[in-house]
Amino acid sequence: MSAPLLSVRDLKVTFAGRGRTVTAVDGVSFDIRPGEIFGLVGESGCGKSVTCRSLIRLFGGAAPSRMEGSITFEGRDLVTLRNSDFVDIRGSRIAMIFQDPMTALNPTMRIGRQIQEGLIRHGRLAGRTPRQAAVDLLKSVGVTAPERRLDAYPHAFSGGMRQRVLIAIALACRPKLLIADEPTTALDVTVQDQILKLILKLRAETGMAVLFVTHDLGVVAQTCDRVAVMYAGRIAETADTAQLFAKPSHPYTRALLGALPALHGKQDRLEPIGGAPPDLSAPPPGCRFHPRCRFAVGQCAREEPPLLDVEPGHLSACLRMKEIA
Ligand SMILES: Nc1ncnc2c1ncn2[C@@H]1O[C@H](COP(=O)(O)OP(=O)(O)OP(=O)(O)O)[C@@H](O)[C@H]1O
Repeated sequence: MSAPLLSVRDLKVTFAGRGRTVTAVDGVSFDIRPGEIFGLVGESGCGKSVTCRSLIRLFGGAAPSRMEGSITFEGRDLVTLRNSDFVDIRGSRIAMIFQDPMTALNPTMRIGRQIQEGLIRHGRLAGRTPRQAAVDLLKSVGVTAPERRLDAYPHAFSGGMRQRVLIAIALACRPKLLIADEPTTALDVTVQDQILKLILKLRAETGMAVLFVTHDLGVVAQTCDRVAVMYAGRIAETADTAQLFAKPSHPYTRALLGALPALHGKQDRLEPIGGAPPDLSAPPPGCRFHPRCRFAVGQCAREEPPLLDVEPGHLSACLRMKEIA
């Protein structure tokens, strides 16, 4: 097995402000191997985006008041790296695409210029003119008539086409790791499917690894090699995608699967997950999922379950995982 490209250990990210402290990510560990598509899945607010943003130290709102643990990428710890050294990493070794492809593009600048800027900055012209290199990139992400499209502004593109352009910009630097934070959530299902296939194709062609964030286990099944299920700032379960679907061993994973329409075969009815995720400024003691868990016993409210092996490469943080699996 190859050495990890990225190794996150005990990552803890805390935001302080307005008289409350929120630990958005609380002791998260995972590895991503070169060329692997690793999924991070969970309900809204469980800390998926904060985990990703910690890797490139780019936070949408206020920066965290505290970051602990380690993020080892190509031998460097990104938690302690100086801001000035981050320039070598962000947008170059690690690139990111976001949920909303409209706001991520500059509406006042032609698409071609936005792509060419990245190509020039990262010196990826390989003897071509910037315009020709941009045409080649647009072709590689499946944009038709790229020569003509270069002169258009973002508003002339559909949501799916804008996401293709953003993927092209992200790929301009040939990153080793692409972080894709809900890249298909804002798109309709047929376009979503095309973008997922594009990410798989580009992974096969470039060998880049992908950290794929989604709230949708259906998307995980289609795309990811391995997956971590997050709940309230922690990892509840992690496994190869096939193992996770074959033997879900955490009640939260099972609840997420119960809320997913069956792709094949008969399913009597979908089971919504009752209740809501906890407020991360005051999470419940013991297992954070216990107030919503139909398998919970008294011990679950007192003891914090460690992540333990269910089988090799498959870990779950549930005191009753043996019975549940
Ligand atoms: N800059 C910030 N300041 C304060 N709290 C924040 C900040 N960024 C995120 N949080 C809090 O951290 C928690 C996790 O947020 P995060 O965006 O990572 O969740 P998520 O799982 O990605 O959800 P979504 O899918 O809705 O984006 C939330 O409670 C959120 O309110």
